[in-house]
Amino acid sequence: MTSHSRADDSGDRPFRSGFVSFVGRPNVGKSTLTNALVGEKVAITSSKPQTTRRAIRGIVNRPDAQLVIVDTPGVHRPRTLLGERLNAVVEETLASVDVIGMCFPADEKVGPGDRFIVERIEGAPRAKKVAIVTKTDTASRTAVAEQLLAVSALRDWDAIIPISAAKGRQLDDLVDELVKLLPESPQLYPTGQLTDEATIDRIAEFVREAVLEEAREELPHSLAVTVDDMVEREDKDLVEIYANLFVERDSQKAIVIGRGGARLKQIGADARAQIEGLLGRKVFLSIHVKVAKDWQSDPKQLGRLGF
Ligand SMILES: Nc1nc2c(ncn2[C@@H]2O[C@H](COP(=O)(O)OP(=O)(O)OP(=O)(O)O)[C@@H](O)[C@H]2O)c(=O)[nH]1
Repeated sequence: MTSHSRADDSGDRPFRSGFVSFVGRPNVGKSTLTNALVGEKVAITSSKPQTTRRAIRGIVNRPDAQLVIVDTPGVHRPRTLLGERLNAVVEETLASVDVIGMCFPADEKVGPGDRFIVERIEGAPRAKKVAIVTKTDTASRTAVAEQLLAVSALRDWDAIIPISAAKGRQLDDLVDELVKLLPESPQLYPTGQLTDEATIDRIAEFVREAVLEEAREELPHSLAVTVDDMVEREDKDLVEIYANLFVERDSQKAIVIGRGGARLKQIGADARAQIEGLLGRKVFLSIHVKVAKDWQSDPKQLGRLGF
């Protein structure tokens, strides 16, 4: 009856499922791409590099395929213990995925940072490797064509695709190419499940993102957020959320709180709006600012903060 070895458009294509991870230098658009494909905000984005700290999954469901996206932190040379742990996360992720999509922004020349990452992905021989030229809306057609050439000279890719996540260009083509490279397999997660990352982790990331939005210049990376409690109010349709925001120094605590608490109030309002969108209900959000000295280099504190 139906042949599962055929890969044409006759309607009896085999179902394919698998994992894909997007890698690339910081700021190349990995999180924005993940969000555009999944259609819901699952990874935080920021114009500052290296804000993505956790492997986050989003799921693209199609009639013929399920693509599970594992978003990795930027691959970089470690300077702190946190940096080393992030690189270990990247290595583990790459060894386990079916496809690696390496992103190159159309508006920046291929450089040593890219070659460093290409070497790293060669260390994951099982994964198929696709080059994605991102942000094509920021460059001329000629510049995009030149970038495609430069990228193709780096190695023998399984596919090379130009996209713009911001403008939604060629995203279907990208998914088509990725799906072709997945193994034949029934779906891995129930349909309708967009992400398996704990809701709590997502809430913590919304808070972190809101802090970065408000105090980007003053506190680049020395922040961590934990959500310690979520309480359903019985008398109203309301969820109470209690979060802790950790900074490294007293001066940073003062910056986050702001004059008369004004900044923290704004951070709370921004984060609450995002969380209400996620949960689809009213939220009371309490953010407690605490100082945890040098947490980025202290194994105990890193463990406590979930790294
Ligand atoms: N014009 C344009 N800008 C984009 C596009 N994709 C991403 N950006 C912008 O590029 C910046 C970085 O995007 P991210 O998605 O956070 O990049 P990332 O690779 O996940 O960054 P890290 O988390 O630091 O590794 C943000 O300011 C985005 O708005 C695109 O298709 N077009």
